[in-house]
Amino acid sequence: MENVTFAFSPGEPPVFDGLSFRVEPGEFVSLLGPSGIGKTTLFRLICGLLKPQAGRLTVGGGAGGAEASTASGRLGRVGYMPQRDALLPWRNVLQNAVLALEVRGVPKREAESRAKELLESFGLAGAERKYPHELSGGMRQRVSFLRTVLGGYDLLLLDEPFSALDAMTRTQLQEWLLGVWERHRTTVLFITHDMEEALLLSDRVLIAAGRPVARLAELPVSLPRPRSSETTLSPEFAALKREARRLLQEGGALHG
Ligand SMILES: Nc1ncnc2c1ncn2[C@@H]1O[C@H](COP(=O)(O)OP(=O)(O)OP(=O)(O)O)[C@@H](O)[C@H]1O
Repeated sequence: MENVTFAFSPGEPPVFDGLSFRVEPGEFVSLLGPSGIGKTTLFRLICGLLKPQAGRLTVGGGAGGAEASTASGRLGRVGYMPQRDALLPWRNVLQNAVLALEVRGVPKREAESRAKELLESFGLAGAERKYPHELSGGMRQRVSFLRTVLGGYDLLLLDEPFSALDAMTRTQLQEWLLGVWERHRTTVLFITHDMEEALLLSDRVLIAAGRPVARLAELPVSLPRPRSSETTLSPEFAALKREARRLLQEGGALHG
């Protein structure tokens, strides 16, 4: 993203003012910021659902791929997993999981066989014929994530995927996501306002503060992988939390 400026309407103060940042292929980057700072707006810009008044957004261009800088070019390369799972209630787990492949014209049999290969590692073995209303919140989010992963996108945008879950399910899913991501190493941009979640999952945390957002403070997370919820108990983790708090405070996002 290069020098992106965006306001919802011409008379309003911008949400972003000349904002630039980059996510490398295979990186897990979190965007941390207080409510209302513009995290979801940023995702909508990346997907091409909103257009910036100035600047450039590009996806791809890494090894072997041409870059997509137009909104329609980006749309096919970016998988977006929203806060709420958006599963279709009349489709079972398998049918929901293959949706992105189906839209792309992948034959049903092939799409379903690709989904079935991943059901077990997504903790959904035996649930493929169940309907969304028969699933727990955590399972629904796993189906939604499976659908996003199966789309085969260059970049996954995960918008607070665990925010609607209770604390225990959330911890379980964070550990599970760490495991899945460490196997697949897909490029992820993850939105959260939970500092611990950002630090636990990411290679780098970008911190948004101030209005308009003109720059993102950057916090590299050099904790070794594989990580687990135990990682959050280490002194290194505590030091990173202090640093993240300091950066949020500096930007005026925290008081005191
Ligand atoms: N369609 C819209 N028209 C005008 N203003 C909007 C619109 N959507 C969002 N905003 C405003 O833009 C700002 C950023 O909103 P956004 O939803 O991106 O924040 P966020 O950081 O994702 O918040 P949260 O963490 O609460 O989801 C907010 O001040 C919001 O009120």
